[in-house]
Amino acid sequence: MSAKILPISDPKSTRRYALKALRSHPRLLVSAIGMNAAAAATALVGPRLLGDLVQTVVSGTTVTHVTGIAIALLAFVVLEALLIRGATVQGGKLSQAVLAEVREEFIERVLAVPLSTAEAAGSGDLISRASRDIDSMGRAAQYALPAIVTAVLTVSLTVVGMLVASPGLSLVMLVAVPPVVLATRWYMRRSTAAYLAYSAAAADVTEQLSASTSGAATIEALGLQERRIEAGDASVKGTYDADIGTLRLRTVFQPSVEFGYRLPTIAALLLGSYFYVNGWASLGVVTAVVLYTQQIAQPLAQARDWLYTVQTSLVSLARLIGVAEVPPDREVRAHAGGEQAPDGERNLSVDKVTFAYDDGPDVLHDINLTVKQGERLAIVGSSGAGKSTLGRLMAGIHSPRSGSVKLGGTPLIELPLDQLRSRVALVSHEQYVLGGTLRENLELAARAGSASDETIWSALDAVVAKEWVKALPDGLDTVVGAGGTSLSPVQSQQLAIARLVVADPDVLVLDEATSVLDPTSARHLERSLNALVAGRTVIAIAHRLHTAFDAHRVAVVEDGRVVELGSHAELIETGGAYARLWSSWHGASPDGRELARKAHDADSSLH
Ligand SMILES: Nc1ncnc2c1ncn2[C@@H]1O[C@H](COP(=O)(O)OP(=O)(O)OP(=O)(O)O)[C@@H](O)[C@H]1O
Repeated sequence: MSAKILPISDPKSTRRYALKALRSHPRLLVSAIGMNAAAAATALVGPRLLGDLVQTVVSGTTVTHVTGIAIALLAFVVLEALLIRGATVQGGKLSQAVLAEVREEFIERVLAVPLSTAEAAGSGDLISRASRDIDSMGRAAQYALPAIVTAVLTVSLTVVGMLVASPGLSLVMLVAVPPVVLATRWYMRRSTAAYLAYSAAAADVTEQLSASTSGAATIEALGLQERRIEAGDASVKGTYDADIGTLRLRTVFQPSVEFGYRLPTIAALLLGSYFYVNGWASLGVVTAVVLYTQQIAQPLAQARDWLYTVQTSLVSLARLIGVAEVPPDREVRAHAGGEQAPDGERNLSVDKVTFAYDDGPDVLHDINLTVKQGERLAIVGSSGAGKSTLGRLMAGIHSPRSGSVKLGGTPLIELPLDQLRSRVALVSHEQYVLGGTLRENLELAARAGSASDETIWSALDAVVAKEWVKALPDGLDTVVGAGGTSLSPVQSQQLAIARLVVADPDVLVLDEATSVLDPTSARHLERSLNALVAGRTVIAIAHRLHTAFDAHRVAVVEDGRVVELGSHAELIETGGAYARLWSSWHGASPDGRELARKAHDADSSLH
């Protein structure tokens, strides 16, 4: 498995959830079960009438009597068909209502998953839950559940019908019990684990596919095709093995149950003839009982076939509701956010912070930093030093293993998520345009939940995007994202930056905001970014030289430690790690601002 799989709810909680969901629509539930029961009861009349027919034919009857029975049979068949139709409609409504709730709740649950967990889990597992598992639930709700309810009701009422016809002959039903019960118990004990293994294997295939698709360019550039194909083959083999495992279970279960529910017919014929010969039952009663044993065969066969769907759908439901069991990465406190530092400033302070990814070694060690409100801090260092990790901790995405990151005296992990996001924003190169109108995209993060046209236009103006938005035929109502007007990478970035201007956070953590763009586009975006950063606390993960030069202070990170902290000029003066980085970047000796100016020019000329 390539990624850490998200939690899966335990079978007991899953069953409790399923029952609660069904009970939350009492009217539909009662009418679906009621109509099914009425249909099953109506079906009991047919065998009795046929039994009577046989009886009267044997003991002599009239054409009128036979015609009367035939008309009554037809009437009951029509009534049964109408009741089955009603039960199907009510059952369909019930299943769709339950399914809609499960879907809505799943979306809420997914949106509540902490970003750090979602990233660690990978997209494959979530995609597979949102597609395969929802589909499987849909099939179960629409077809399997009604079939099983019908089977249970038909079998129960048929046994009642038999008892009424002949208590002695109804004993034949008992011969079905051992094979059906034993096979079902055997199957149920093994099937949940087998289907869970299959779902996990299928999620791994989705994960491998989505990793190969999203990383296609890198795979091609590094010639990794063979390795990706091998990884894909391994995950497909995993799914194949898991599926064969479930198939083995079915090939034992299905014939055993079939054998079980065929036995009562044979027993009814044997015992029935014995009863008839001894005068304990009439021919009509024996006929009715034999027909009853036949009548349960079809619903039981259907229930058996759908049981597999119910099993997989319970597994799917466990995976869907399990998403809510992701442990929170925050310790939200009700009072959080109301506090201010004694000086009234919203400084961002990092105090004795260590951090490790999962169970890995520490990648940040004893970090201490205070960024004053309105200050711009650049974090520099070699690749893998821990810059992005530190930035993500300062944005509240990861929680420190020990120590704290506080804004205005409040630990970030104590801020409710909506407050955290309205105060601290991470700007990365992965800026997402949601399917919807431009206005909806810009209002997404607004503190009040919505924003006036004036606010939106002034944000677009600030990020130099007003002109192209105005030129769109529908202006702010233009639909963008999947299926809508496509935007260039710069326009998407501008939109993301304007969204942040509307959101108005106190602190911005900028990570590679412009590094993936071509030089001209990057220069355009710089102007947009300038509008965003003005007056805010900014932590910039510096990938370009002048970012560091433009900052008030620079923190140099090496091997997960802040090894130097000071202004550009001070650090150049000190002649330490930063001065060496500076010099290696430019191949010149570090001599302060003049060099910085040249570096800035050199950087700009690259863009
Ligand atoms: N999601 C992750 N899971 C496990 N380890 C990680 C993860 N992300 C980063 N690391 C490790 O943490 C350390 C710091 O990585 P980080 O990305 O913070 O460095 P960086 O200085 O930002 O590097 P770069 O400039 O190349 O992005 C590295 O050893 C890296 O391998």
